[in-house]
Amino acid sequence: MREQALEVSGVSFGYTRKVKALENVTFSVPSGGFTALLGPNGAGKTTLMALITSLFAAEQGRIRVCGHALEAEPRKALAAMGVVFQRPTLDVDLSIEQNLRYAAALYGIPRAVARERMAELLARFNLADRAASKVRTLSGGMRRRVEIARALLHRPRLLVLDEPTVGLDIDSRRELVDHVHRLCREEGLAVLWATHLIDEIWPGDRVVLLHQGRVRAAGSIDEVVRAAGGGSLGQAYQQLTTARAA
Ligand SMILES: Nc1ncnc2c1ncn2[C@@H]1O[C@H](COP(=O)(O)OP(=O)(O)OP(=O)(O)O)[C@@H](O)[C@H]1O
Repeated sequence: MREQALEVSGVSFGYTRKVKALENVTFSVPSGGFTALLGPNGAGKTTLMALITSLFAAEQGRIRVCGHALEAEPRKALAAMGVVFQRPTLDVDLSIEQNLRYAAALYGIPRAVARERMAELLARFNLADRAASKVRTLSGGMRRRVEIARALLHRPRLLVLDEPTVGLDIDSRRELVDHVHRLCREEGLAVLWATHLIDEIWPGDRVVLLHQGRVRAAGSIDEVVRAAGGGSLGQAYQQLTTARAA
């Protein structure tokens, strides 16, 4: 069996006692694969991301990153993970290089190693010729690429991204989706990509379909479609997200 980069088992969480934002959520992200966390607004994607990245603690359940339990071995679990939050967190008055150098220092990466990795990542993300440019001068798509490069500086095996294409135009969105799929396929990175957009999911991806805080279906595209009774992934999404919570 393929090693799991992320295992979420029986996770529940509520902002208030009455309403659960997540209810008994279980799924896994295999190493080296692209997994889409698909769900409409309010499904619980951001809440789940906050639990996975340790911003909130789950009331119930267990989260393991590359075999390390988040609760028992938080440093090892977090070191194996790169994160891109929904809201951009770059300093727009610093250059790309300065933003990356700052993050590398926070990760405790020695300067010479950081220099090498930055050069590698800037080339990988087609940003090398803009390294000295202030983030303020970059397009939305470029800024997102800088954030992903920053999230990969410490060489994580799992990258989690919370709706990273929000606010991008169609071309930049397609380019970013393409870029991250290639990272998966060419470098064996495991990706968990939260979205509500079906067209960001490619053949061969895995899907976790979340609605009203519950996993409605999970697995390959075919498995998710079968769980909805057939048709396309779009039809399955429609079918499983209009059904009321049980
Ligand atoms: N800080 C909060 N306090 C109370 N309820 C919250 C809070 N944040 C989210 N919620 C509720 O929890 C549920 C899940 O929200 P969440 O933001 O995780 O969903 P989402 O799938 O990320 O949606 P979106 O696509 O809109 O970001 C929603 O019902 C939302 O109203």
